[in-house]
Amino acid sequence: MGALSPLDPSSFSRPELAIIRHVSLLLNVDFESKVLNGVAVLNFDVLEDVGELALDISNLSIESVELENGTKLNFDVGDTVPNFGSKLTITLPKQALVGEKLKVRIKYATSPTASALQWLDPNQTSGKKHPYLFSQCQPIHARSIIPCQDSPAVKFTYDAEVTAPEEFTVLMSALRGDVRSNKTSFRQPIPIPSYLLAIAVGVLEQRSLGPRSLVWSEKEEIERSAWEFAETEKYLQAAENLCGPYVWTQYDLLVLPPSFPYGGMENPCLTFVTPTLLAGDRSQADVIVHEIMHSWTGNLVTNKNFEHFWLNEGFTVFLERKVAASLISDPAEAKKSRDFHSLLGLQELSEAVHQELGVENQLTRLVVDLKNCVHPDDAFSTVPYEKGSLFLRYLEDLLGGPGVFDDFMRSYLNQFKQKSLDTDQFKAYLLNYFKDNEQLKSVDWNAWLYTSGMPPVIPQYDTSMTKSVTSLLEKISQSNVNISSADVRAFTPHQLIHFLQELLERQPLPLDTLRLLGREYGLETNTNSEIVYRWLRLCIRSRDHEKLSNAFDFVNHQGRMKYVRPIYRDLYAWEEVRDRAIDNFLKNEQYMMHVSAYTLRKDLHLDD
Ligand SMILES: CC/C=C\C/C=C\C[C@@H](O)/C=C/C=C/C=C\[C@@H](O)CCCC(=O)O
Ligand SMILES: [Zn+2]
Repeated sequence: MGALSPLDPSSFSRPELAIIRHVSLLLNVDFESKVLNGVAVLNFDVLEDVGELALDISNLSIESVELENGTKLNFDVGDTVPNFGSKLTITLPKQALVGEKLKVRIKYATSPTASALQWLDPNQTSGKKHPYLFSQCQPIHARSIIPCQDSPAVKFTYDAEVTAPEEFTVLMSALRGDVRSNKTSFRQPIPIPSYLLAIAVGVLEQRSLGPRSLVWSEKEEIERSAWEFAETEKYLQAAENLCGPYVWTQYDLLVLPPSFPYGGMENPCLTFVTPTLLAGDRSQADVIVHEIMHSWTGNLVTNKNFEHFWLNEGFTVFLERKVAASLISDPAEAKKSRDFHSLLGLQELSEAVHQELGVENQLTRLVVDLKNCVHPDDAFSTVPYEKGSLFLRYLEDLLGGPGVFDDFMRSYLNQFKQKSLDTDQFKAYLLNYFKDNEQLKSVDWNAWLYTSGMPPVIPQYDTSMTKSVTSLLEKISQSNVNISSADVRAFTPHQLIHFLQELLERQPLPLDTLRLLGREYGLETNTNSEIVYRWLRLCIRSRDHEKLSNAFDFVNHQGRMKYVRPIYRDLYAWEEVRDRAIDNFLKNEQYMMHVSAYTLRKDLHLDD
């Protein structure tokens, strides 16, 4: 894959020689040709004497490269490495010396198939009248919208001016400034990694959620969105109580069209979320708390490369559960709730390790190996989230409990804010912080960080909130039982989710039992996407032909990969319907974002 960065196996760039500190961006949004025309001025600090600069690009047409004074620079676009893009090598007129500052101006255009962008036709939007554009740069797709050092080891501030047709609103992962004659200006004064660059352009409305928050969406979703996320300020304050001040000034939410591939993406100042969160009961607020916590872990304290992704996600899940529990006033109930959500996470981890990846798979390690062209999108799973947060919970229990560990967390956040780090740096910091704590000697670091499979220790979680679910599971495993709606009347949506997730770990239910459950427990008519997706998987596993059209409708009407991928994998495993699943995918692939089509092709073995 050409000369790679010693800091990052997924980047061609060499930030240890000269590093980008600030980017000034001019973009023109051309919906007709599905292209962004751009000028990027990259401000480098030279760290070692260098004669050339190496950047990441993917599918960009580079028109010209010049210095600030107008001196034209020679450049070379290296061979394309599939899914990683190419190295853009820029030759400097003379050696730049350590300590110098360089400004390089690059004029370029994106491709209509840029992997970070989805250009939606009007019929793919709620309003059906106007096109829509949105981005998803994590993990390494920023290189398809801007030439950059596309590695989280590099952090830069940015300003931008974006031109778009008049009726459109432009949003970015930054503070929004003036809107004047079709141009919107932005500034992000806190250094961010390239994967947090984000843009969305659509005909949008806004509602206030609080003193520092707006929610944005198309007009059709705006009232439901404002209701669902009305408690955002409360979550922000609870997060600040644990982690310290929120430094990004504004915390807005953008509810995207249904093809958005993730539950949420923590773009600074503007979290992107899927409309599948609009459950109508605020039961998916944990996703918003999760994205808020990224304002500290991930966005301020960042993994150095994606081999250490657990430092972003494990910490974020760990903090998310603490903050969500802190919103419950009774401490005993708060602890029960935190442990209940940890048990739900453990269930998902077990499914990923035992059913999806396999216990020997190196991608089930906390620190994974992405060398030799392992694409981070192929490495993505719930493991860094759940094994990571479980490791932190283990350390918290071992080292003295929340009182002690919360102080450590704040100290860690303060030490590494605005920096990028790897697992060794985290370990060294923890070892030094707790150097007088004898318990630390018992941590088997190799087992936790570099061994595949389930975690070596599972914490003693409080099971109060899973007891009723366990009893119901026992009941329905017996023959001739009376299944009735009363069984689940007192269940919260998350207890129902826990119940369904447990069923997914077991042998498929006989079809008549399953159908009875569907009717009596209201699963047939439930609209909470976390419940619908598990219910449909159970139907597929019990080979219910009558539910196939519901399953296809569900995957065709929203693109959240957390739901779509397992359903397609289950359909693929059902030999009789495999071809129908593949046909359905091929018909709908054109409406999917790049990462969804890319990963589903692999799940359906279409590129083998
Ligand atoms: C060990 C894993 C190594 C590398 C993976 C790095 C990046 C993965 C890439 O595919 C991007 C992920 C972006 C995730 C964004 C949001 C998630 O938190 C959403 C989680 C699932 C959901 O709720 O829909
Ligand atoms: Zn996350």
